[in-house]
Amino acid sequence: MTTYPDDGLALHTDFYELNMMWTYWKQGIAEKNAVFECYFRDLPFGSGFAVFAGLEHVVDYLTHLQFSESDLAYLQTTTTYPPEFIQYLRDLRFTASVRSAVEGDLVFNNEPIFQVEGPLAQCQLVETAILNMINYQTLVATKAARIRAVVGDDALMEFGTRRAQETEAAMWGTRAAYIGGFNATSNVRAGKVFGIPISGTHAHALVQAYRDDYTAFKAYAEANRDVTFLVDTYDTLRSGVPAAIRVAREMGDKINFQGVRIDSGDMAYISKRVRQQLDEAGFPDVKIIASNDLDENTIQNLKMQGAKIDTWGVGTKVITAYDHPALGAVYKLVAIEDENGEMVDTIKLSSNAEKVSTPGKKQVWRITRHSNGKSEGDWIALADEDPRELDSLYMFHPNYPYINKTVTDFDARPVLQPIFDHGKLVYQLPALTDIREFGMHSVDSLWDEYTRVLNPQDYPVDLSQKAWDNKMNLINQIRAKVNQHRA
Ligand SMILES: Nc1ncnc2c1ncn2[C@@H]1O[C@H](COP(=O)(O)OP(=O)(O)OP(=O)(O)O)[C@@H](O)[C@H]1O
Ligand SMILES: O=P(O)(O)OC[C@H]1O[C@H](OP(=O)(O)OP(=O)(O)O)[C@H](O)[C@@H]1O
Ligand SMILES: O=C(O)c1cccnc1
Repeated sequence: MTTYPDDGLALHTDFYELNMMWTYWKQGIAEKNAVFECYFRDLPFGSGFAVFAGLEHVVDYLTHLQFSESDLAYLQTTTTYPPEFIQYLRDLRFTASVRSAVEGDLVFNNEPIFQVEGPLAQCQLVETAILNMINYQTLVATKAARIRAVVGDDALMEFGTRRAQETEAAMWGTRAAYIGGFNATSNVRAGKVFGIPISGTHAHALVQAYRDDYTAFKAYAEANRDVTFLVDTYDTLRSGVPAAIRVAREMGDKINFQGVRIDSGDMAYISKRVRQQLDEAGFPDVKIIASNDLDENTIQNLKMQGAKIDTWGVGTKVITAYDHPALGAVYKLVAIEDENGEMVDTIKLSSNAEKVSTPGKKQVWRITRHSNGKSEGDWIALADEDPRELDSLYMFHPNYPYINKTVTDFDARPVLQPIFDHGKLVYQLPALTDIREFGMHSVDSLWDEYTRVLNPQDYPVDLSQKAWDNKMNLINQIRAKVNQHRA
């Protein structure tokens, strides 16, 4: 690997984006106004909702977007771009506008969650990095929220760094897990950089180094005040827990005996026996921590079995989004300035109705019932529509219009918020604790049938009549054009 002192993220893009930029520039349409929207088609993990994350990294990327001299030198030697285009790239700064869901907010399939409007070439360049950041972080925040949903108020520790897809993923994944509802991380750098609380026990290596539980725990207790002992290295019930109790008694007030961790075996059975041993020894407040390939499914099952576990350590399955490793969010052109300087809507057709894009610049409105604050659904409308001006709202499923309802007693809140206005950051990034709080509170606005972990109901994501008519008109226009060509 060659390191460059001026390395940045401008080249963190797919080559085809640069080739399209070059084409737009050569043909004189690079500066035409365009609108791109990002959405995903399916909710991950069989979940009823997703938790949006990734915006802070995107904001940092767009704020610092600039081709460095080493980037340009690389392009000069590897491509056929002429010096004039290289100079255009040298001068390029992000001047587009962005509207986005905010981190921690709930987002659903087939609705815009991020929108970029501005010079066509710029909008094209940033596609890859934006999808990269939002896809991964939203996925991990969603997995974390599912785990939070099954643990209730129990403490949740994120242990995933060693299994993450490399260093950056460990960092941003840890942050996303915190947004989704984890309480702390074992990643010390994430603690430093993001201000996430850090926490940790010890590994089997410590016990192996001393070759027996008692000696290891004693050494650990002499060096640390707050202690949690890992009790399963040799035999949890016959050696680990008795050694922990012995050391705790010997050390008395010199330590704060916080917990024991179990990392293998039948955790329902073992945790109950460990609880009994600790209680009988006079340590009813000492917590039992469990780890070992846990996720919402194993945890829910352990709870059903009456496992006596107070704190959950989760690594691999949250940080790698193990059972659904890609969110699949896409970034599509929905409108572009034509030859006359007018904005025209664009569409991508498909034989699969769900894959036909919805043309036009849009806003997503979260509709809640005024009387109880509970969600009625999301209403995707064209950008110039405002449901707050309406007394009643007709909501219908875009692919199955016979599924419909009219709501009257409602509040409407725009999901897409202004982030950049012509390149200027107009959004104050919230503190991470506020994002987390907002996210956990957002889930409360959903009815239980949408939040349950197994087979939730489909949350309504509806189109306004105007957006629907616009889509149908464009489909008909394109069909007519295609038929004309064939004739
Ligand atoms: N009572 C239980 N019910 C359901 N799943 C459990 C229960 N106890 C443990 N598990 C889960 O079963 C999986 C396998 O557990 P197991 O103890 O075999 O792990 P292991 O890593 O093979 O253990 P060891 O470290 O002893 O080799 C883990 O994901 C663990 O979280
Ligand atoms: O199972 P996860 O959800 O991924 O949680 C992280 C795992 O990492 C550690 O194991 P590891 O075997 O790496 O090290 P150890 O020696 O501390 O057990 C820890 O004991 C957990 O089992
Ligand atoms: O602190 C822990 O117990 C821990 C940290 C990382 C991975 N597994 C466990």
